[in-house]
Amino acid sequence: MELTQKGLLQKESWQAAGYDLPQFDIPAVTQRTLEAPEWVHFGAGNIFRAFQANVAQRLLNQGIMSTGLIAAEGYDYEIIEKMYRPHDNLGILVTLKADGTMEKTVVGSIVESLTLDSTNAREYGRLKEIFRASSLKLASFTITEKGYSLVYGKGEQLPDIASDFKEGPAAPKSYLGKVVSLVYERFCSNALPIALVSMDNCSHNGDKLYAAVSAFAEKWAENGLVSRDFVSYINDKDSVSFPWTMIDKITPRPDPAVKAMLEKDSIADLDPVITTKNTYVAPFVNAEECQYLIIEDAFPNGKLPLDQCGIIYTTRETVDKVEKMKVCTCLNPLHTSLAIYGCLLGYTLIAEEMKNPLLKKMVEVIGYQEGLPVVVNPGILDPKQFIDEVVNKRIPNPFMPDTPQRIATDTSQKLPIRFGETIKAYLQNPDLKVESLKIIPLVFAGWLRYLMAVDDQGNVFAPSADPLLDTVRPFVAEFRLGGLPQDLSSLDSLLSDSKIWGVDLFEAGLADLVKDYFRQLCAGTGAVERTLEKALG
Ligand SMILES: NC(=O)c1ccc[n+]([C@@H]2O[C@H](COP(=O)([O-])OP(=O)(O)OC[C@H]3O[C@@H](n4cnc5c(N)ncnc54)[C@H](O)[C@@H]3O)[C@@H](O)[C@H]2O)c1
Ligand SMILES: O=P(O)(O)OC[C@@H](O)[C@@H](O)[C@H](O)[C@H](O)CO
Repeated sequence: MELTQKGLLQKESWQAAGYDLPQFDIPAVTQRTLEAPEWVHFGAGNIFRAFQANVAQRLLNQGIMSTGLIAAEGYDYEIIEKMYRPHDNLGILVTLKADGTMEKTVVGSIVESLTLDSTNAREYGRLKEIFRASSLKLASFTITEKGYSLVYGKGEQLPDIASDFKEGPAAPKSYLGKVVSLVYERFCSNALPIALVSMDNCSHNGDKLYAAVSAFAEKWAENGLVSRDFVSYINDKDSVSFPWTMIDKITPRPDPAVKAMLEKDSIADLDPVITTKNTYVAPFVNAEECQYLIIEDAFPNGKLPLDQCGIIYTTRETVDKVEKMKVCTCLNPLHTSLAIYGCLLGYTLIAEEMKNPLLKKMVEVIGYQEGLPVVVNPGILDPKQFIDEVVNKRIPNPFMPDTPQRIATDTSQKLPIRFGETIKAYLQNPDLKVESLKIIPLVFAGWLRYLMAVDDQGNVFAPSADPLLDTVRPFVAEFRLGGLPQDLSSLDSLLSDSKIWGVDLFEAGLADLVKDYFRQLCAGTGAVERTLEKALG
């Protein structure tokens, strides 16, 4: 069977092999979307295909929504060229449940895919047309945390951003410049309202997107490239809103075992691609069943009925609390801890790590003991139950092919939110002692040890991509396994960098403990295991 519109005509074969198919008229939905688009999404990666696209499909199946999704990709055009187009924008979603069963769904709700490339007149022109449409309600984003940054890790402005600030909205080169030029197109069309919705895992994600968009508007106005009215438009929440969101669904990279299983169903051309920009894509996505998407109810052009498919619209305050609960305490810190120590101990599966009593205890201590006392309780979800589900069901799910290497990507960008917020909360609470945090510092020390790119057996490994690798690896370059110098002051400027840890570790009183653990972790081969044993055994 072929994953194309033509291939789907063999409906009975797909159904006989156990696939749920789109139950709506794809050509009719495509036509309606062409004429009156409602939802465009930037960042055509795996989570989008596993989560948002399947939500849209379910709503289309039930006749609750009538238009489909438009995927726009502005960073890695290969995703569109090598995966979306050859498969007519169809994807297979494999839902891997903790009880070992799975659901296979052909997702057909993405009815158009476009590269966000200002040098491509046809595709950029179509995106402009979409942004001029009065029907457009939201543009959403899953472009990773670093996608919102205007600067390099070291703080200098990215060259494309600097050039776009100067040149204006006509032919921007940077991702954000291209997005803002589309918003400018909408402004020029009677200043139609829109919601710009970040769905990335970063705290106050709506504010991050707003900061980037408003920086462009300000600079363009300052340079006389647009009128001040554009700035007012961006700043008027009844015109352009930047809702905050919390998204949760563990979506590993496409897995070879899942591919093999789909091949047994006689589906052709399932080969994954690692693009030159390091995106792992395949005609299929694999993800867990559990999913949460909580969105601030701020949609100046009306909102889609996503709440009829389990998505929660609520207040900004509640989103903030749910997001903090998940990203700062109940899920992501546990993930990052497993990522760092998994890479050091040679694991390639998160679920396998959870069979190691020391690693299991590590995440339990970080979650229940160190995190829960300061967890933000959102009211709509119970933090203790949330951690229980993560620790007992989601991350140990043996059918989920999630890897520490995927989660270790961009760790430098994640540490401040995933751990720094907890440290800050301890520092601010007179009833708590920051010195009682023992395992979070062990994770920090583990990351320093990870940066040496040598595992616990002394084997060299390739660290996952991270924008700060070149900045932070030199700090550990001189160290070797088998004993560190007594004086570790060469680490001081790194340990005091609050952009990395969320706090200055010296001011927080945790730097010495981190150094002490780091020394233990470097004592020789097997020292990582021994340090964990000593701290947690
Ligand atoms: N995968 C998950 O389990 C999961 C769960 C919840 C939230 N998220 C959020 O979604 C994001 C994407 O996850 P994914 O699974 O789709 O990853 P992915 O690797 O499959 O896709 C990454 C997407 O981000 C784009 N991108 C990467 N670097 C960029 C940059 N510098 N500027 C602009 N765009 C860039 C890529 O082109 C691609 O569209 C995560 O970073 C996270 O914030 C992921
Ligand atoms: O997606 P990232 O890179 O921000 O973080 C890696 C994982 O921790 C993350 O993707 C989780 O799987 C996700 O947050 C679960 O909802």
